[in-house]
Amino acid sequence: MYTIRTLNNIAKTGLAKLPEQNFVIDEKAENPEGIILRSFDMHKMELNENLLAVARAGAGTNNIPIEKCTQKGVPVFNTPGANANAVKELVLAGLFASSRRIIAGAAWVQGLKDNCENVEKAVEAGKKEFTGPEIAGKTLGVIGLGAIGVQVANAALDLGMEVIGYDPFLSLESAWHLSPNVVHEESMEELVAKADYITLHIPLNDKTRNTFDEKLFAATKPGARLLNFARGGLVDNAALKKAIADGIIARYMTDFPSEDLLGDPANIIVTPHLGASTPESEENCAIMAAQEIREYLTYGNIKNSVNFPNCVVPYNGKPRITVCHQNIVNMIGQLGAVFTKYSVNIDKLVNNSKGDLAYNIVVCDSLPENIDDMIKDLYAINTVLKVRILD
Ligand SMILES: NC(=O)c1ccc[n+]([C@@H]2O[C@H](COP(=O)([O-])OP(=O)(O)OC[C@H]3O[C@@H](n4cnc5c(N)ncnc54)[C@H](O)[C@@H]3O)[C@@H](O)[C@H]2O)c1
Ligand SMILES: O=C(O)CC[C@@H](O)C(=O)O
Repeated sequence: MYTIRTLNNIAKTGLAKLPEQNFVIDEKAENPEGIILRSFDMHKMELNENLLAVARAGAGTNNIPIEKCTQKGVPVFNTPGANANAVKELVLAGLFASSRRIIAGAAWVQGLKDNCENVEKAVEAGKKEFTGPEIAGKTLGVIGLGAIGVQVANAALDLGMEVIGYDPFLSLESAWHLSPNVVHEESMEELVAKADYITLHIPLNDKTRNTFDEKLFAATKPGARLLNFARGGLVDNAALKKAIADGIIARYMTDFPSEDLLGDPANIIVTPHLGASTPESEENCAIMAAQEIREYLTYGNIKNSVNFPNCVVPYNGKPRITVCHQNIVNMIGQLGAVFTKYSVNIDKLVNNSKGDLAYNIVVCDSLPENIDDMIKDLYAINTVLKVRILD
């Protein structure tokens, strides 16, 4: 039996993928084997002793202490692409809302209630304050062409925009889906110098924090509109405010409110982290996250982990031993010696690596009676981080 702790609201259709005979869902569990979460900040949490896996029902994993998890041999999963359509649709809404002053105009109209004699007349007189340009024919710069960026880029072409993109790590998957009409830029500076609208779709990490700083704003085409539905930390808010004051940024729209962004609705539009808040996306993410954690806890299979290599061996009824270790030479030799010592015949062995980490699924004909001693011997190899027996 595995206990799964949920740290946020996770769609029930997803949790239903964890069958009751093997899983207990408990949002208050103190020592769970698995954690499923959305945006909950795990950085301040101790990783509990029994923890085996963390699944993020969503894309961004900056709220999870990945390095700490890796050191403890705990894979962190996410759900690539599962909420991409939801975010794309909100970004398209953002393109229009940052251009045509829909939000400010609608709020102004509400303010006319009991406040003027003739609403129709007041509207016709006042609407000139809320004009805004069309997006057709304008240039959209997409920074980060992953699951979301690709969808945004392709949709913007369909809306009659010119689209330029920047992603030095473009994946094969993205290349397959990206329209050939998206023009590739060599640098962020070149992109921001040409774009009327800029949209950010990159992860937040140590390399991308404050991507939009004073220097990048200085290179930006005056009057540009900046959309940030990725993460607040990608933009230096002090530099942003200066760029707005200098006329470089005509409007900033973000899904990541912070105190310093409030109080200037004419220039800064803030939504309450709504990118993935659709029933469809919440279900997609929850289903994918639950399936990933179920596969790992039950069979040791890994798909869509941000810190572990993919490693999937279809279940064939035989017991398996999984070993996670540092990715250094002669590990297979050392592990093999332990298997030989306990006369364990290997039916199938898959060893995959990712960066500094390697992971093995060893399917065995049978397990030895003194399996506890074997586990001790495996842990005696000082580069082994985690051993699991799945019988
Ligand atoms: N507002 C929301 O609710 C919401 C929802 C989903 C995702 N997000 C955010 O959006 C981000 C992107 O999501 P995704 O699903 O497209 O992820 P993804 O992993 O599919 O795509 C990210 C892309 O960014 C690229 N990239 C990384 N560093 C870069 C850099 N320095 N310059 C240019 N490109 C770079 C990668 O190569 C990759 O193609 C997530 O990390 C998350 O923070 C927000
Ligand atoms: O879970 C959410 O509501 C937001 C998810 C989003 O920020 C993500 O990175 O996928």
